Amino acid sequence: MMILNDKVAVVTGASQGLGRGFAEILLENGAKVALLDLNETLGREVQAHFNEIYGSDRTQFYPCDVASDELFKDAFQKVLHKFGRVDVFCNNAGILNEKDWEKTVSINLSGVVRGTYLAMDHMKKQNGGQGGVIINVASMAGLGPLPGAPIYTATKHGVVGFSRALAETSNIADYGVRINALCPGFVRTALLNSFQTDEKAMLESIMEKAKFLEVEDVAKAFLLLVKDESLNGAVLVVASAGTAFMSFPTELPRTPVTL
Ligand SMILES: NC(=O)c1ccc[n+]([C@@H]2O[C@H](COP(=O)([O-])OP(=O)(O)OC[C@H]3O[C@@H](n4cnc5c(N)ncnc54)[C@H](O)[C@@H]3O)[C@@H](O)[C@H]2O)c1
Ligand SMILES: CCCCC/C=C\C=C\[C@H](O)C/C=C\C/C=C\CCCC(=O)O
Repeated sequence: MMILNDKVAVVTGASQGLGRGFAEILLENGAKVALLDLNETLGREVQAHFNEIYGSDRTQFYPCDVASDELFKDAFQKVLHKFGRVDVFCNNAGILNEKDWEKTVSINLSGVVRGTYLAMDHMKKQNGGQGGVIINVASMAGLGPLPGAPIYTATKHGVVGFSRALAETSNIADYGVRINALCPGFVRTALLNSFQTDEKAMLESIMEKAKFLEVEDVAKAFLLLVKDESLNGAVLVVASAGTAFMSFPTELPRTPVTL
C-alpha cells in the first residue's frame, strides 16, 4: 500500500464537488495537496477551510484552466516550486455541455491528456522521476451511453481508453507510474445543476429514477485506486448498487454475420 504521509498530490477541479472530496481524503491520509481550479473564489475558501483543519502549509490553491496548455503547465510548475515533487495526480475537472461540445472535449478529454502527460513527464523513472500514480475521473458514462449527453459520453469513454492504454504502456516500458480510472454514477454536485443540452428532459427523466451517491463514498473508492500499488489500468465503478472493478474481455465479444 502506498503511504501518503508527506507525499504531494495535485487535484484538478478541486474547488467543490468530487474534487474537493478527493483532496480532503488525501489530506486525511497525510498527503500535501495542491488544489487546481478555474473557480478562484471557491478554491481560496476551500484552502482556508483545509488550512484550519489540516494545518497551514499542507494545502495550496492555484488558479488553473485545464483547457489551456500554457495555464496548466504554469500551475504545475508552481506546484513543483512550492512542494518540490508530485506523487499523486488526479485529473478530475469536468463539465457537461453538449451545446459547446468543443469546450467539453477540451476540458473532459484533452484536459485529462494534458494533466496526465504533465504528471507522467515528471514522475517517470526514465526522466529521473520517482514514480507515482495518476487517477483519471471518468464516469459510468465512460462505459455505456448517457442519453442526452453523447459528447459527455464520448469524452468519458475516451478517458477510460486513454487511461487503460497508457497504463499498459507504462507497465511494458517500466515507467514506474500507475494510471487508473474512476467511474462514478450520479452524485449531487454543481455539475448536475449546470449541464447544458438540448435534451434536458431526457437527462432529467434518467435522474428522477437514479439513486445518488455521496461524495464520501466516491472518495473512498478514489483512495483505493491511489493506495493499492497492485492496481495499474484498473477501472473502478462506483454505483448505487456497489463498487466494483470492471473486467474487460481479452478477446472482443462478436456476433458473426453472414454477408
Ligand atoms: N456529479 C456526478 O454525478 C458525476 C458522476 C460521474 C463523474 N463525474 C465527474 O466527476 C468530475 C467532477 O465533477 P463534479 O460532479 O464534482 O462537478 P462540479 O461541477 O461540482 O466540480 C467540477 C469542478 O471543476 C472545475 N472546472 C471546470 N472546468 C475547469 C477547467 N477548465 N479547468 C479547471 N477546473 C475546471 C469547476 O470550477 C468545478 O470546481 C467531472 O469530471 C465529472 O464529469 C461527476
Ligand atoms: C438533472 C440532469 C442530470 C444530468 C446528469 C449530469 C451529469 C452526470 C454525469 C455523471 O457522470 C453520471 C453519468 C452516468 C451515470 C449512469 C448511470 C447512473 C447509475 C446510477 C447508479 O446506479 O449509481
